[in-house]
Amino acid sequence: MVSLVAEDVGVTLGGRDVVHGVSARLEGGTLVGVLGPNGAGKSTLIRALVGLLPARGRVLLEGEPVAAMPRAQVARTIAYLPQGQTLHWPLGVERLVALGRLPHLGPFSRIGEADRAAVARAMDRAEVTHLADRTATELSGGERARVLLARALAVEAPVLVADEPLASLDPEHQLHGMELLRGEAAAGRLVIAVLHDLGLAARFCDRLLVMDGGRLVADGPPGAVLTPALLAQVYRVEAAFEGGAVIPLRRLG
Ligand SMILES: Nc1ncnc2c1ncn2[C@@H]1O[C@H](COP(=O)(O)OP(=O)(O)OP(=O)(O)O)[C@@H](O)[C@H]1O
Repeated sequence: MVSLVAEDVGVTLGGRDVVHGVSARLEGGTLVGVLGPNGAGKSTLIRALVGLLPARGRVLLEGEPVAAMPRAQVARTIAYLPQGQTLHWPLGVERLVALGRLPHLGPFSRIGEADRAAVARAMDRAEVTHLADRTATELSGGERARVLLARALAVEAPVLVADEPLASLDPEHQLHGMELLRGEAAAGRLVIAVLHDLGLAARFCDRLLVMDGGRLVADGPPGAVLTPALLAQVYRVEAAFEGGAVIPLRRLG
């Protein structure tokens, strides 16, 4: 099983320490939710984990420092879906999803049968096959989010890191998105998703990492992590816990 290990990871941006001393060992076959309030350092942490930001400490992918790996090798091993990506080029949807195959192509090689099959599988799983002939810049926010998820799935990497993959999805597609991420983990992949929906995180994730003020303040299974005390401390909310759902009720001053 693939492994991604953070050892005392810290990140400084614009002269500010925005992630401090994060250590965690993450393994394939797991859906890991990264939670925390706005500005807690979630995106910064996962960008450091995928080797896109210089970080203190070490990040080991399959036991090797990610910072020293050739970028193409990292791109084949970790599919990364950034937060709220904007699209500038009027690419067709199918071509956009096919960009997910780039890490597998040599400098002069063209997309082949196996790549086309991976693109079709990804579009099917993300339920965007019907959008194949549309122009990506003309999609709705939710449609675009699903197409970008399909692009990440098309990489067929052992690690999938998605920053707020549910943002702008309707309730049905949020559930579908979580089922899809669960399915990826069930197939042996390591899936790391930044999430704001506590209820979906509680229901679908195997493990939750909670960031607050740049620190990892909780790490464990949802039932152990999402307690009234943690929600009060980290999110400053009082919540109801009903049948596996977590419903924020009121702000705590
Ligand atoms: N380039 C930068 N220079 C300086 N500070 C930055 C930079 N990028 C992010 N930050 C700060 O780092 C902190 C963490 O940001 P980050 O985007 O990781 O938070 P987040 O937990 O993902 O938040 P959100 O839920 O709002 O997406 C924030 O205070 C942010 O303002």
